[in-house]
Amino acid sequence: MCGIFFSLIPKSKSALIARELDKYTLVRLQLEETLKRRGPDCFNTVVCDVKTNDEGGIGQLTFFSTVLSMRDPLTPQPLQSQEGRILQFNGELYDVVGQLEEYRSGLLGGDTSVSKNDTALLSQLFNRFGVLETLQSVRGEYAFVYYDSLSKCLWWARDCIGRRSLLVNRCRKDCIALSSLAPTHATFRGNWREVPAGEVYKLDLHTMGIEVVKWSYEPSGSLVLYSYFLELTRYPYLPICHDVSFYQLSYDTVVGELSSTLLAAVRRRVLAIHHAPSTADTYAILFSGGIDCTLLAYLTAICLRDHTAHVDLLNVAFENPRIGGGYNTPDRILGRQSWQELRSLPALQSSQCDFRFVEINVPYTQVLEHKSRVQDLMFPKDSVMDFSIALAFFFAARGLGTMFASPDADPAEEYSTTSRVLISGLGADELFAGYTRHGTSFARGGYETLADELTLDFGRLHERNLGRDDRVGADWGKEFRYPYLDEEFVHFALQCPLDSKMRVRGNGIEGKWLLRQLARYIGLRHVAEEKKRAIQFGARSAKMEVGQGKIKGTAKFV
Ligand SMILES: Nc1ncnc2c1ncn2[C@@H]1O[C@H](COP(=O)(O)OP(=O)(O)OP(=O)(O)O)[C@@H](O)[C@H]1O
Ligand SMILES: NC(=O)CC[C@H](N)C(=O)O
Repeated sequence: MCGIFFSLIPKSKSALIARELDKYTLVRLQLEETLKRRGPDCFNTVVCDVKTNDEGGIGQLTFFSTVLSMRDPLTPQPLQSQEGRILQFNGELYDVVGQLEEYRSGLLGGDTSVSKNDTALLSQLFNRFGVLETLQSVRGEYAFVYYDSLSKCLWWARDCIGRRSLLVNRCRKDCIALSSLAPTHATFRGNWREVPAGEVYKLDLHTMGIEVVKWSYEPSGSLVLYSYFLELTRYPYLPICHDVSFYQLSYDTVVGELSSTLLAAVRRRVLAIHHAPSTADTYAILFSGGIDCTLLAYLTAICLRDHTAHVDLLNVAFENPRIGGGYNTPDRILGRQSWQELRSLPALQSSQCDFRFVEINVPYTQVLEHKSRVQDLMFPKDSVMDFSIALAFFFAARGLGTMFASPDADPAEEYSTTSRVLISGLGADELFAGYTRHGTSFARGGYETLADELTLDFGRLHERNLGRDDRVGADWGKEFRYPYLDEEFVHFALQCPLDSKMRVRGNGIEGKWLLRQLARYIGLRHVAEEKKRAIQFGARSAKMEVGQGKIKGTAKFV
């Protein structure tokens, strides 16, 4: 994951402003070290002055970036164009339907080697087509800050789903700061908040006024995938479909479509990794053994079928003094079982890649040791529940544990995964009705109520999960990638009718019906039936102190 810090402060002789300047400098210096952990491959600072109004006001712009290089060639940031435009980019663009390649050859007259790197390509697209038009047509997970020196405008945003973190601090009209993380010191934290996804921001440095462009749905209900002339920013998917069932298609056809759309989303994420030679053969899945991540593990192996590669299944478990029971947590048991089931699939027997199970055991002493670090990273999220989840992702992303190449092989202790990309199954529950409360809404008000609940859940992923998880995971120089949140997959999933998500089965209600059908079809029979707990309960990172059992998840964590 790359790291971004930007600040704009007025240059002035006033003592008050000088103090403000000192404050921003302190914040930046403090953040620099943490941001370097996100992007260990290179870092740089660019500082420039800019006229901010007609009365001769001058502002100082500071751009500090760190890079975790994932795409060839390593492209240092901040990236400056010849005209002085500056881009800070944390993320990945994926070449859906070959469109980036088309851009590349069109822009560069066929010289495809020049901007194979997505940061470089994005910079050229912004410079050439402008920000909104470019965002409309690219696909991927990102947060960026872009300074257009010609129009004297600063742009920033997270992708429309919000898969990368970006925070903003605007304490005065003439000062603004943006960063992937908030400062650690409590005195500097007050005004930092997450930039909402679904909005693109533009600051005119002449007036210091901010314009917000919102992503919206096509009014006609038809999807415009690529258009050169759109001024508004349209979501690359349609709102949730309220139909209850498919009228035209058989469910076999739809399971086939699910499989191919998800495989394409996995392939984009798995194959878009530029490995250093020593890490050429290792991929990693955040693996609870639940259906969502097990399907992704299977599809990853399908993508890598002809590669000699290892797929590390990272399974985190906590020693929880409140509960006891060591590391034999529900996810550990389920993880081992699902690993065995994956290994026995006939479709993977001839595959050249193998699954390795990595047990990440976290003693309580380590929780205490890293507690304040996790608290700092997850800020501005600050609840008990946020902490239990952030803790689990923090240690899972570290990727340090005991590795089993096969169930009866001797384990390798102190194993550390070399994969910088961690594939996560987040998003499947929000798209396919996987939470218990989805069953409750369905039981209360039927499919209409369920549709409303799913819309709400999907729309708040950016503020509930994604920013926080990016901040804690990236601290180990890793990046999470989310196949279920691929735009094309989201489009498919939101258009699936509601009975492909939730159904009455026997005396109960079952969510994620279509995903379960796919698991059955693949031969993952046990996985298809599993009811998985949320990570903090499956890994037992929730409420670890004796006597904490009754504390509410929404309470502020101290
Ligand atoms: N114990 C764990 N160890 C490692 N990764 C985990 C663990 N639990 C969850 N994850 C990862 O986080 C993702 C989201 O977790 P969540 O708690 O929402 O579970 P879920 O949606 O039921 O997913 P799944 O069915 O894959 O378990 C999972 O898909 C998986 O990639
Ligand atoms: N980690 C990142 O955000 C990487 C930025 C960009 N995709 C690169 O590889 O250069």
